[in-house]
Amino acid sequence: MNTFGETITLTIFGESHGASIGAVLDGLPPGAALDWDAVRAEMARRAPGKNDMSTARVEKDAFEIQSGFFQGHTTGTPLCAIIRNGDQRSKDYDQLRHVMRPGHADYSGKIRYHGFNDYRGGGHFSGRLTAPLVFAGAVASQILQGFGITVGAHIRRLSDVEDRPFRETGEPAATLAALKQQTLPVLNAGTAAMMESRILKAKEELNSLGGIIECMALGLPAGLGDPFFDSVESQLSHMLFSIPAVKGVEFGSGFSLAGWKGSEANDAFYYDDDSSVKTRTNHNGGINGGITNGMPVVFRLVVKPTASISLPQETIDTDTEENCELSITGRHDPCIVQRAVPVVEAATAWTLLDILLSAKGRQAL
Ligand SMILES: Cc1cc2nc3c(=O)[nH]c(=O)nc-3n(C[C@H](O)[C@H](O)[C@H](O)COP(=O)(O)O)c2cc1C
Ligand SMILES: C=C(O[C@@H]1CC(C(=O)O)=C[C@@H](OP(=O)(O)O)[C@H]1O)C(=O)O
Repeated sequence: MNTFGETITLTIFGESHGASIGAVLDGLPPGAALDWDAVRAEMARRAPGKNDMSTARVEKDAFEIQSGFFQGHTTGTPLCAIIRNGDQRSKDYDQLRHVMRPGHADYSGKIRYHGFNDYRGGGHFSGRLTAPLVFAGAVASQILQGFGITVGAHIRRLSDVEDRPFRETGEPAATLAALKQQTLPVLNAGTAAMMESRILKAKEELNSLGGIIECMALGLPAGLGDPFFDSVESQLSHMLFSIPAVKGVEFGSGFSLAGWKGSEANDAFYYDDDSSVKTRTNHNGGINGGITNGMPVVFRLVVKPTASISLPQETIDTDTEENCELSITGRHDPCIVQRAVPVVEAATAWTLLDILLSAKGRQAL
């Protein structure tokens, strides 16, 4: 459904071509002094229409606080923000009421909501619904910073162009901050231009591209997570698979562990100079038994190529119940990956704050 979380809950509402979209954040600690300019900066990283690699729909993604913030601090009651939609072009979707886009949620959504779903702009399934998610994540990350926890992500792969993995970086905290300044956040600066040219070429060919985002959370204490069912991997995956276009998640060395031996996959423990417990490698992504072990939490996720492409595709017309061909006109992201980076960070920050605050509420006597 549309509410996520345990100690803090996030409710997301709206449709891409409706009046507004927004979020209700409940259970936040009272007294948090939020920096709204920092939240605006995060929203701007995700906003559509900023360059040739993005959809041509232009939205400011300006948020209006409705409740839950008073005299410079959170009140602890629901913090509600709305984001008005401004650049809808619903005529692009006239045909898509009955001609189903392959790869999008037109058909499955029509069945699930018995034909009453708002199909304009993908309605509630639109990537636009990730704007309120970024709002929530930006709030959460400010609270996490107070606990010394930071989250950052980069494009690990875009189509066939690969960036360096996080495990090769020396100064992770500085690296995470620097990534947030980049349109195509990468660790190896040389790869950004190649990625850009791949996206622009795919766009010219009326096609789209996908890729892999790698995300890291630093500063998490050991001991967070609630097995059996609320392991840290489970909670993060639940949230990450809610992001439209995400089709796979792996933690640590993930699927490549299949080909390794135990001696290669185990992360050897040691006491560091300051007596803190560390592991020599981090193939388990900072999580053992569903519980954080104090190492960085690291995972990757795959973002599929954008469904709405202009090349002719085979599909169905649900009005005539006949097979037909569809060439989509309209404004679409030729690649979602770079726009999804701040979304992944936000989704991670929100989930980790919930996990952290839940643990605090369960401390032993
Ligand atoms: C930031 C963002 C932007 C997106 N932009 C588009 C787009 O322009 N066109 C499109 O067809 N899908 C876009 N999507 C993906 C669709 O919303 C998604 O593929 C669709 O809802 C079906 O869900 P699924 O891919 O998870 O199965 C975007 C997703 C995100 C996160
Ligand atoms: C508006 C955004 O992206 C939209 C995501 C999207 C989709 O199907 O997910 C389809 C397009 O919608 P429209 O046809 O209304 O332009 C994108 O522009 C956004 O991300 O804010």
